[in-house]
Amino acid sequence: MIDSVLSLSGLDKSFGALKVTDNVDLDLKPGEIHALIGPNGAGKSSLIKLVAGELKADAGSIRFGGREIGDLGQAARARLGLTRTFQVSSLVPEFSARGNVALAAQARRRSVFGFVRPVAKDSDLTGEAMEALERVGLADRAGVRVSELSHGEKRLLEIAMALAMRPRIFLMDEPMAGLGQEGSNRLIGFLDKLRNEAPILLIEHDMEAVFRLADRISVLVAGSIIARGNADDIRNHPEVRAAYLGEDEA
Ligand SMILES: Nc1ncnc2c1ncn2[C@@H]1O[C@H](COP(=O)(O)OP(=O)(O)OP(=O)(O)O)[C@@H](O)[C@H]1O
Repeated sequence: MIDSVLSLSGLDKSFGALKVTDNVDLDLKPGEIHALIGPNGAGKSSLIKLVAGELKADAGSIRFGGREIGDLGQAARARLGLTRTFQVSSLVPEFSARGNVALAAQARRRSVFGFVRPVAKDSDLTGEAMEALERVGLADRAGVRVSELSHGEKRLLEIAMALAMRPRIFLMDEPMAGLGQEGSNRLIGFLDKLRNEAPILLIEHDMEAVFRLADRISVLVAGSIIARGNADDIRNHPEVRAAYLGEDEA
């Protein structure tokens, strides 16, 4: 049996009377893409935030690399290689694409080595940034200010920043959003290879992408996992079809 890199069990989280995570068990194995799907407000983002340490669970366990991390803060989890893909809102608009990725690489070094040099004077950081930009197909946009990038390019930039953090798992919240057909296809091909570097917990509304990429799919409805399986299992699951895919039960 392959050991899981990440393993959640009995996880609970409420906001006041609203239970957004209800006794959730979920794991992520090496080389795997595990997709988390569910209707709006089901609690997908909250679950990712619980894993990244942005939110603290009310109960349950989060094990990462064989150790319990539920009591660790976000920075300590990042040091262990557990970070959420950056959000467009966390990009620095007046910096270039390259500058933003260099900041992510610098954040990783700070967490690993405890000290950093200024980004502009550190050619290693620039080199790392360029490598990450090349991998997502943004190298020719390296010098362009973030405020001048298209929405799709910003989404790819978030992925490049995640690569520069060299995490042990990727936590991705809707990476396909706003990419268009061609961009989505390219990103699907890229994520399919990326899983071999680090497994991916993927929240995604684009069902075609989910069905093409995911080894396993967990369906979250009102904070609870109602089904789990491969693409065929989920496509044919009556409760999922009714609750999520928006079909009436025949
Ligand atoms: N900090 C918070 N305080 C109170 N309620 C919150 C908070 N964060 C999220 N919620 C609520 O918790 C529920 C789950 O939200 P969450 O963002 O996790 O869902 P989601 O499945 O990611 O939805 P979407 O697909 O729309 O992004 C929603 O009803 C949301 O309004």
